[in-house]
Amino acid sequence: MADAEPGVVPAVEATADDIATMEIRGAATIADAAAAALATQADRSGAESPAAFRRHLRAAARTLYETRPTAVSLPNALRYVLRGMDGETVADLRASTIARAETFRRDLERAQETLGEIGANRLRDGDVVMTHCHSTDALACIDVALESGKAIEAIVKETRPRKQGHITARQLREWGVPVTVIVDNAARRYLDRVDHVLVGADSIAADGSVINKVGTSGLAVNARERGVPVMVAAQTIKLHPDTMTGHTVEIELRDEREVLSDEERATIIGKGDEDESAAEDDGLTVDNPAFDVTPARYVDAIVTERGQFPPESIVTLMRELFGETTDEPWTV
Ligand SMILES: O=P(O)(O)OC[C@H]1O[C@H](OP(=O)(O)O)[C@H](O)[C@@H]1O
Repeated sequence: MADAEPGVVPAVEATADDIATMEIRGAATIADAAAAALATQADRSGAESPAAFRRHLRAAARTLYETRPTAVSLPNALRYVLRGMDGETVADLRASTIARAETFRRDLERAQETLGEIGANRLRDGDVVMTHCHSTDALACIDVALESGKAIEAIVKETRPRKQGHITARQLREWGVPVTVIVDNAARRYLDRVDHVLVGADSIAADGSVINKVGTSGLAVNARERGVPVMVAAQTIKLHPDTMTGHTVEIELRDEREVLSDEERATIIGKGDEDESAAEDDGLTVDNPAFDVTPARYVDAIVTERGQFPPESIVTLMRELFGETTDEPWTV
């Protein structure tokens, strides 16, 4: 983690650490935590002038922003809250920022509920869904379907390396859904039994491509080959405004030890991990991209709180919601 920025309260640093280490994870949950952290910064700020207050809020936003690069819900949340920071006095700035963060968090929750109602319409009684990773937006669709009396079964991909599929399986079992957990490599074999692939998104690009947990693109290609529709549940906070002006979405590369422990690495290269020469270049590289890009042509529908969209038309909604401005969150 980078050095603390002046004026940033410890609670914001702690939230940033939790996001970076994935104690707090999932694009919507990260956005919610970031907005809450900005409210805490506003509440506890020791700034004595409006200029210092604004400076410290922006520094807090930068600290949160620098944690993980792929889920656009994070900068979108920061930008939204900072745009509401308004007033001539520290007291007014504090109140307006806190109120804006509260509005954001409430809207986020409502958006997920609405999205769930829309997504549930795609699910029929008796359907089997295949999930990848853990997405609260995707689960919201199943939740509403269950509430309306539909029976749903789930085939849950484990999702290496961090196995967020376990979180999905736990939630679904809590709701009484019959769950079959499979290793990621088994997905194609099980697609014959599946009515929908249902995943979330960390970012949606202007061309309708979906940036989600690594493995989503292979799953979508296989699903297309098997004729299984792919449904992406993503609130509009996942729409990536920079992609309207040609920017690409940065794919996070995480620590290689999520894939290979030091002991496993030592076993592969045939050295004890206490061996000093193990620190030298041993010719073994481990890559650990956290996300991949699924082209729009493999996605059947993007379900948002504003309705269901064919991926190719998502840019229309993006323009309506974001205009063409794509500044860094703290330059607003
Ligand atoms: O916003 P919700 O739908 O909860 O999650 C969206 C996405 O965030 C997660 O990323 P990570 O586990 O934080 O790397 C997954 O890729 C998931 O599909």
